[in-house]
Order: sequence, then structure tokens, then C-alpha cells
Amino acid sequence: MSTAVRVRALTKSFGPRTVLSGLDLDIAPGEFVALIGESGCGKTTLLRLLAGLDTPDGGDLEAPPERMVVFQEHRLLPWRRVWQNVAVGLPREAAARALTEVGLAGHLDAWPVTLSGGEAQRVALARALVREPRLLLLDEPFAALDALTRIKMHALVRQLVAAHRPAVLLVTHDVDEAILLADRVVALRSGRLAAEHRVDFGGERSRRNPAFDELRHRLLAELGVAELAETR
Ligand SMILES: Nc1ncnc2c1ncn2[C@@H]1O[C@H](COP(=O)(O)OP(=O)(O)OP(=O)(O)O)[C@@H](O)[C@H]1O
Repeated sequence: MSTAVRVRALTKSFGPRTVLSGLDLDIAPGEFVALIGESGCGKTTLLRLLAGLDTPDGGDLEAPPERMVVFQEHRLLPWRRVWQNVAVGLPREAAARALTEVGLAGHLDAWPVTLSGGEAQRVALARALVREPRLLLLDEPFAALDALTRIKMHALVRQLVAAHRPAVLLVTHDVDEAILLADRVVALRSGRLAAEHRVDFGGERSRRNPAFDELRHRLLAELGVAELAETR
């Protein structure tokens, strides 16, 4: 497959509520796509379809079977130690390597209840990446974290994705997060992709770069909230 994800004319309704109505999306191998859109527009619905957790009503959807999801909540099993959560069916050494990569080499034998929110999400990332997925689906994985932890997680995700090169779909409310992490940002509105932007700055990818602010403003305008965002 020359694309990791290929979606055509995808439709999904819940009872009378049409959530996705003819959505097209391609994600190339190793590409990082961020999906933004207002609450309830169908972001998680699309992610669940790509994860195989739900079935579409119509259209075509191709996604690799080697796919892993990280949710907003860590979903660790409380009765398994950290390494056992990461390495279900794999040797302890595989978990140790993955946990070292996320900075938790010292927590292999810890119980999930003893972890901070940020640490638990690191374990969730290790659990996903230890399987070397071709597609990594991230559903607001940092939304419940405090701002400082989120900054650290952004840096970690950039590092992990550069090392493992999965295709990534990140669902987020956070336009800044989308621009900081993704190769391409797509906006979902009225059941379809309403806009897309390649994040292709000359120079560093940071809030200090004027191109960052320019793209941020365009995305907020496309989501219909630019003026509200400017007048806080
Ligand atoms: N299993 C379900 N049964 C009925 N309605 C559902 C179901 N799952 C989602 N919906 C509805 O579909 C719409 C889209 O939901 P979805 O969770 O995909 O939105 P979202 O963009 O991810 O929202 P948020 O950003 O708030 O998480 C919402 O109106 C939601 O209530």
C-alpha cells in the first residue's frame, strides 16, 4: 500500500444524526496528520472507524491492521505492573526497551495507581509503540494533562515518532498542539474535511516563528472562532 490510510466517501450516522457525510482522507506512510474541529463534529468517530472499533455505514476505508490507539485516559490495567501492561504477550526486555524510550526505565515494576497522569500516558505510548504499529491513532492523549506536562509530552511524541516513523492521526481540540506536532493539519466540519494545511515552516517549528501565528490564525478562522480567540 502506498498510503497508510485511504478513506473515500466515508459515511457514519448515529440514529438520525449524520456525523460523517462523504469524508475523504489519505495519510502517507510516516506522515503525521492532526485532525481538529469543534466538539461533537465527529473526530473520535473517524478515529474509532480507523481503529476498527466501529464500522462505517458507507464508503471505503483502508487502514493497516498494525494499528494502535492511545486514548485521553491511559486505560492501563490496574492489576498488572507497568511492564506487564506494556508487554502483553511480549518479553519483559521488550517492555523495558519501550519504557526506557519514554523515560520510565525505573518504573517497570510499579503499579499503575502509583503513576502521575503524565507518567501513565507515557506508559500508554510505550504500550502502543512496542508493537511497532504502522498507524498510531492518538485521541486527545494530552487533553487531561497540565500545561507543563503537556509541553514535555509534545517533545517526547516528536522524538518517538521520528524514531519509529508510524503514520499518525492525532485528534485534538488544541490548534497549537496540531501545528507543533503535525506534518499536515486537517479540519473537520459538517461531516467532511473542510480545510487542510501542510505545516511547512522555514526555520524552527515553534511559537516564536511568525509562520506559526499565521497558520494558527487561519485555522481558527476556518473553525469560525478567530475573533473570539483574539479578544480574550
Ligand atoms: N455511540 C454513539 N451513539 C450515539 N451517538 C454518538 C455515538 N458516538 C458519537 N455519537 C455522536 O456523534 C457526534 C460526534 O461525536 P464524536 O465523539 O465523534 O465527536 P468529537 O468531534 O470527537 O467531539 P469531542 O471533541 O467533544 O470529543 C456527537 O453528536 C456524538 O454525540
